[in-house]
Parts: sequence; C-alpha cells; structure tokens
Amino acid sequence: MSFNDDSIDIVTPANAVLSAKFRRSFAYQTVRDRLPVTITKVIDNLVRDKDQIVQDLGEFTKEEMKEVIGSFSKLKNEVQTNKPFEVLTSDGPDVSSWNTYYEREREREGEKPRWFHTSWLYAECYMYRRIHEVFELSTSMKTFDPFNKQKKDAFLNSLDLIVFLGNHVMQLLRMKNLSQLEMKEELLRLVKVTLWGNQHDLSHPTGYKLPEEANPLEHIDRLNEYILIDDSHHIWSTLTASGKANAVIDIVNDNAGYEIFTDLCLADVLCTFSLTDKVRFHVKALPWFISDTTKHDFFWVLQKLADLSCKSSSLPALATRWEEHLQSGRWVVEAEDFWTLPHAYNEMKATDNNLYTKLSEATLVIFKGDLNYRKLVGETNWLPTESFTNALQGFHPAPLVTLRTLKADLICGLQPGQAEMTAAKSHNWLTSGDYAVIQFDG
Ligand SMILES: O=P(O)(O)OC[C@@]1(O)O[C@H](CO)[C@@H](O)[C@@H]1O
Ligand SMILES: [Mn+2]
Repeated sequence: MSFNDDSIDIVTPANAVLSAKFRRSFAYQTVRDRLPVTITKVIDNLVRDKDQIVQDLGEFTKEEMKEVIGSFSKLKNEVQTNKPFEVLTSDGPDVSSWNTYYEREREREGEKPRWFHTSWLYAECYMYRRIHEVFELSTSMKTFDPFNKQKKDAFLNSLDLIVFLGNHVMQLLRMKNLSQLEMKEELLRLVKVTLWGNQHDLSHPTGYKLPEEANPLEHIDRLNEYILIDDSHHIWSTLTASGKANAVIDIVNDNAGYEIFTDLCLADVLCTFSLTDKVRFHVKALPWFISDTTKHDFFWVLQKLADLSCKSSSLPALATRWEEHLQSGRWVVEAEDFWTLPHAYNEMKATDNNLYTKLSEATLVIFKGDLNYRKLVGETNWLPTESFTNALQGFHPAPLVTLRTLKADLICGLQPGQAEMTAAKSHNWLTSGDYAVIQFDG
C-alpha cells in the first residue's frame, strides 16, 4: 500500500486500532500536519536559543548543533515521505525494549512499520523517542530537553491560576474539624480542578488553554455539564472503604506547568485528609509529547514556588510542605521507562511485571490525561457504549480512575445516544479538549 493510495479506508472502522491510514481521522491529521510542525518547532527553537545553549553547554556545541538540526530535518522528511521506521541505535536503557517492539510490529505488519501505516500510538511515541535519540547521539547535548523553555513559560503564564488555587488549597489544609461530607465535597472539587488542568497541554492544536476567570474553582463548577462520565464518587468510596495500613496512591502524571501543580495540590489534600499514607508520582523519563512532566520539571516547579513569595505566601508554604513530604518518603517521584514506551497498558504485565506489581499495591491508581487514556483503552475505536472494563482488556493492577479531557477520537463507557447527542452540539467534541471524563474501574 503506497502513501498516496486513495483506496485506503477513509473512516476508522469500529474496533480498529487508530492509525493515520484512516484518512478521515485525527490520527491522519496528526501525522500529516502536527508531527512535522513539532519537529520544525524543535529546529526553530534551537536556532532561536543557539547563543544561550552554547553559553550553557560550551563552544563545542556550536558545531554539534548543526548536525543535530540536520538530523531533525531528516526526521521531518522521514515523516512526510512515510519512510519505514528503523531500530534505535543510541544506548538508552529503554533501547532494547523499543527495538523488541519494532521487531514484533515488523513481523505483525509484514513490513517495516511506517508513519502512515502503523498505529497512531506507535508513530507518535516513536517520533518523540527519535527526537530524544538525536540528542542522545550527540556528545554535548545528551540530556537536552527541547521543550524545557515552553514548559517553564507555560507555568509562568498561568501564575494567576496557580496563586488562586494555591491560596485556596493552603486554606483548606489549615482547616480543622471538617465533616466527612465537607471533606468529600472539597476533595471531589479538587479532582475536577486536576481534571480540567489537563486542558493545559502544549501538544494540542487548540494550544494552551486558560479559562477567562482567574478563579479556577468557580470555573470548574460551571464545567460539570461537559463531564460526560462522572465516576468521581467512586474515588471517595474507594479511599474511605480501604482501611489499608500503609495505603498508597499512584498518580500517573501528565503535563508540566499548571497541570502538575494541580496534581500536587490534590496529592497534599489526599494525604492531609488521611485518605492515603503515601503518594507515588509517575513522571516521564524523557521529554515527551512536548509538555509531559519529567523529574527535572517536577523539581523545577517546587523550586519556582519557593521563590514566588512576591506573588503569594501560600506558594513557598506549599513548596516547603511538599519538600517535607518528599524528604519523609511520604511522596516519591519515579520515572519508569514503561511510560515512554509505545505499549498499550494491557501489555504492561507481560512487558514490565515489576511496574504492574508495584501498581497492584495501590488503593487507587489515578491516570491523568489523554495519552494515558489512549494507552488504557488500547488506542482502539471502541463503540462509544463499550464498557470501560472491557476496553481495558484485562489491565487492572488495582482500582483505577482516569481523569481525561477529550483530545483524541476514541471513547468508551457512554450511555446509548450520548455520543450522538454530544456530536450534535459540537462536531469536534472528541478532540477539542472541551469535554472530559472521569472513568473508574473498581
Ligand atoms: O496526554 P495529553 O497531554 O492530555 O494529550 C496529548 C495530546 O495532545 O497528544 C495527542 C496528539 O498529539 C493527543 O492524543 C492528545 O491531544
Ligand atoms: Mn501530555
């Protein structure tokens, strides 16, 4: 099948895995338009920041950057001309896993995987891994994060929201004698703040959204009608019923900036309300989908908050609390390689049994964001009424919940007629980021 073959199916068939081979899909738009744009932006930013980078990394980098930029132009051309994928040749700890995946897909597809033929999930993950590989193969830029500046700017651009939420959370953390009902209401509101925090994603075409109101809490109350499935009450009942000693919650985080700040606020409230003894944050081991949080981004946020007393005393106060949580081991930040492999989560048990076993210890696993959702449901075009449990295809390390704003054309767990009704209100409801789901699997 050639790249320009118009006989290729147009609409993604029911129960098929999403792919750019289906021309009337968001996957096709992404691979055709958005992936090359992402690579172009990496090049443009390198050119723009050249002097600063050379100042930081040394004179040698000046020459090396030319090669790096050349490799990115080649990568962009590979995407645009639908070239076959190749094995990775760097020496990262995840390289053999990537290459095993490659061999498996090559065998399954009967030819080398290509951008417009293979699954969207594989193609998009592979692009971010190839971007990282270009730096890994250099001498002086091995750990360079080409999205670092964008992530920092995004955080600084949402400071009004951060101050507002920080003040609110600080007040909440100081309150004594809240009733169970009050605690439940406050917690579930914060869950929704972190849910909508997922709109703040730099790889999405509508860009980085800031609600008009500076008060994110008022804003989210008005957004309830856009939550198509709201299983949030299960979060409360699961955590209060658990009665586990040394209870752990795992949060599989998504974007840096405002979103990670909301996740940290939620985690502190979960600990302070005694709903868990420990929170493990799972971030990315390499720069990923532009705005995903790495360990470096996580600690940068803490550092930045500590320096922001000029904005509000709540921010350094929160930074101090969070440093203490980390020091005491109550909070742990991990960056397992599995999160930056192209596997759907039903393959976790066989691929990374240690991680699956670790998640099995949790009272609740919270998955943030759209990409995690795609991996949870196997990047499949389910009938919208398919149950979430079926769509997970056996992935169930522990009770889990997904907090996702809709930014890809797949969904499950809706009521009959709900998809049609929502589509009648908004033609791009699945991809605009305006709608959301909170789906629980107990
Ligand atoms: O996981 P996140 O940050 O919520 O979203 C990632 C995302 O922007 O990237 C993909 C397209 O490039 C889409 O699945 C999704 O919209
Ligand atoms: Mn993301």
